[in-house]
Amino acid sequence: MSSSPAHPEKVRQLVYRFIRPYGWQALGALLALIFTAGITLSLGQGLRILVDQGFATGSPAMLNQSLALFGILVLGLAAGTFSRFYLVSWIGERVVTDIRQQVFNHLINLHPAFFADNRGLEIQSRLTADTTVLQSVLGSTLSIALRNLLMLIGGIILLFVTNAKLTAIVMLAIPLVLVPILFFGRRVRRLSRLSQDRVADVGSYVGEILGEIKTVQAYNHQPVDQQAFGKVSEQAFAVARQRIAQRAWLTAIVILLVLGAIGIMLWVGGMDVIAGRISAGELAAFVFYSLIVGVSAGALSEVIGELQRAAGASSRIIELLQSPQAISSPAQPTRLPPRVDGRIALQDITFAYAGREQQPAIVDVSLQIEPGETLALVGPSGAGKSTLFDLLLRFYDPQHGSITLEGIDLRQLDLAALRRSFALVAQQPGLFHGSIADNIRYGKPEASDAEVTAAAQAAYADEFIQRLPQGYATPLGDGGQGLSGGQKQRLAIARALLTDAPVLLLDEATSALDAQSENLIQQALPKLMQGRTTLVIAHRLATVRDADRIAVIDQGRLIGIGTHQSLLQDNALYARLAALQFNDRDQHPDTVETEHDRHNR
Ligand SMILES: Nc1ncnc2c1ncn2[C@@H]1O[C@H](COP(=O)(O)OP(=O)(O)OP(=O)(O)O)[C@@H](O)[C@H]1O
Repeated sequence: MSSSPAHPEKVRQLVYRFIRPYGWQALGALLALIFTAGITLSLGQGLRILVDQGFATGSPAMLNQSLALFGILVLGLAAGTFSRFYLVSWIGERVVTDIRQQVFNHLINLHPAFFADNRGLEIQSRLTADTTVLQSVLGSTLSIALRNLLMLIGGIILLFVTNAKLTAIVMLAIPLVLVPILFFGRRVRRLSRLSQDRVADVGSYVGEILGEIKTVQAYNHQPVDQQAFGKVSEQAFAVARQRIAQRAWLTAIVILLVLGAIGIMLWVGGMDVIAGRISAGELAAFVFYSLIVGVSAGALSEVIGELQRAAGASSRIIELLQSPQAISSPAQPTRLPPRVDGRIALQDITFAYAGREQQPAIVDVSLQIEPGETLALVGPSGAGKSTLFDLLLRFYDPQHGSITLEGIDLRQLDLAALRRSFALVAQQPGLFHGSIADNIRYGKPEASDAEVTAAAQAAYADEFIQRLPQGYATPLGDGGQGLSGGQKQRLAIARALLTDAPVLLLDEATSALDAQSENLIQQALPKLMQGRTTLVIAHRLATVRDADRIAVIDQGRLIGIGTHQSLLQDNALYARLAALQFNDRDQHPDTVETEHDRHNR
């Protein structure tokens, strides 16, 4: 993704789009802001009256009256400040929560290729770190900025009212102040964006290392990682340092200019009081206002840097929100028949991954799969078998040709309806943090406990689950940590059984499961395949032999289709694969005593 700062117009659109639903709260916050600014500014008039009439006339009654008025104003100020703070912070938190949710909703539906181009962990940082920046800005900085802006404008107006001549001096200083704000502000924004990028680098680095901590430690890779991490975080620091240096300059210059102007003005005003041209109360009020103007200008210059930082963060969020959906449901989807039998046809499919256009992963594949049929896909590693599954689930669209389900092109179907027709058992079981029962229920959250247990029993998983200390409630770590490879596979099968989809996509695990688990899985499969159309990427002879037909894939091409016997005879690649790849022990599955057998004995 590019590092160009966001167009301010886009940032404004983003803020507007998300604040609009909370118009009443925003109006309330604005009124509270105006109210409190009004009171603060009127304190200056109170001060003038107090000095000129209370002190100057020496009347205690007048002093009492003035103080009573002051008390009321202060009470109003407290109440107004409460509402302002509460409402503005509320809007900030609310809007950021909405933005997070929308970004997440958008991301979770994006086509998988998007995540191949953009690092998942980097995106994660945008969702957390960037929205946190926005949160602090919208929740407090924006309120500070608005309050100070109002005070600045109100203060200047009252300065004019109090004494126009002195105010002219303040006005002269304003363009002087604006120049550095504009100059440094732009730099701060660019650096903020860079800084957030670097912070994201740090986040993704840690995420990746922690995800593979065993590999890191097994290869004693820690010193290398420590050094590399040091480099990444030092880069983040270097950019942050540049950013704060710019902000420090900005703040210092503005304070110097503003307070300098106030100093000059005080001198001129002092001369006027000495000469009797204005009253002491007037000068007191004037000083009060000029301090307000000075302090607000200083505060503004400081928070403008912060606002620029938010603009940097927003630009990264906007990019995410605007990343186009390459795969989505059509506007008018064709409905699938009420009963999907799993009739699938691939017609002249050619597909290449982005950036590998010269080497298509699937070339000219045509294939008919009949309802209820079990079709095994075999072929060497990298032949394109998993890619075929991805095309069926419409994670990608082929560049050429069409795939139909029940005679309807996949691109015409509602995505959710299409994917409901498939149950996927991937090579990596794809489990999540949560209980075992949650993981089995994944595709059918409303399933009853009895259904979960039945699915687990059919997948030969019930027995090991029952033996765990907390049974079905046993919590699993990230990615299903806490189970063996074979146990994870059986959970994945139970999950697929429970969703009860008409088409089963099964990618057999190639990892060396021990003979027992493999056998249990082998026993669970027929139940899974029963009455469904099944496509199985087969690595075991038993699966291959049980299949109705076998499709041999090599370098993305379909080079043979038939039964085990026929292919053994007339497909050289298949004969070679059969000799090499399919494990011998698969030929005698019945000789291995399974966990289940032992239990039943
Ligand atoms: N996300 C991707 N981006 C680019 N190329 C990819 C991607 N995924 C797979 N490929 C390439 O596409 C080809 C087919 O891969 P695929 O995963 O479908 O093979 P496979 O037959 O399932 O292999 P295996 O049996 O080893 O899992 C390979 O050459 C692979 O390098």
